[in-house]
Amino acid sequence: MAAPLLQTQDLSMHFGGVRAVRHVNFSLAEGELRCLIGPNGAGKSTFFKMLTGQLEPTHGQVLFRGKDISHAHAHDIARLGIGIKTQVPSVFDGLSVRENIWLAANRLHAGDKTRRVVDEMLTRVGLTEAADRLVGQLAHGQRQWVELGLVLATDPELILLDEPAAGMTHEEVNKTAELVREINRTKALIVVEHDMQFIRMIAKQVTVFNQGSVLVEDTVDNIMRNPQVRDVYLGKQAAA
Ligand SMILES: Nc1ncnc2c1ncn2[C@@H]1O[C@H](COP(=O)(O)OP(=O)(O)OP(=O)(O)O)[C@@H](O)[C@H]1O
Repeated sequence: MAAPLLQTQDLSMHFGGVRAVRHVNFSLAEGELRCLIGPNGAGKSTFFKMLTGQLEPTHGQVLFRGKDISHAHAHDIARLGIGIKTQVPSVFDGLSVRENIWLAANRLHAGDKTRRVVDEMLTRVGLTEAADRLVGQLAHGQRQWVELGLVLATDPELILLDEPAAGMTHEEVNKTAELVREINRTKALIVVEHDMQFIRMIAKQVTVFNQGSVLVEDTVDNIMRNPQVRDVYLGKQAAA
């Protein structure tokens, strides 16, 4: 069997007495799309931050293509091929869509190649017609797609998306699901999301976090039916 693209072994993060992530063994295959779900405070964001070098694990390892990156710096991890779109905006409102994507692409490419990559990203995220608009004037969904364009422009092998559908209209959610599926033709992704309709549109395998640990991993249909998952998460969502 091929070696996994990403693996964590006994990965843990403690903040003082808070055990945010506990002994997580996780594995993602090349080209896989995995969704992570779980209640607030389950440790999903902390897990992401250890994969990108924003947090150094208290214990355990993160292996990317077999290389231990647990203690690597965030910029080195980005260079190795892990990109992230967080919930914190990283776009410049006073610049156009094209200029924002150009800044990201220019970190990796130069001259004509940068221009070609920018045009390709604009097409990929469906913003060619909005290319010259200021990002500050765009609708919420379009801003999120610019953020996706920024991540894609750095050409990562693995893309982490933290709640990409949050705050979107139904139509924007549909378009984002389509975009994520398209991105998954060439890239592996891990997607943290609370919107179960969105999960249904994109997911094959789902990992459920609860209290810092992996509760269960299964297909989306089995996860929706799983009484334990309903108990700790889905039931509470329905009641909210
Ligand atoms: N920097 C920090 N210092 C102390 N505690 C933290 C810190 N970051 C996270 N925590 C705690 O770790 C636990 C896991 O939080 P985390 O944000 O990873 O959960 P989450 O699953 O991403 O939640 P949400 O769905 O609300 O984003 C929580 O109890 C949180 O309060």
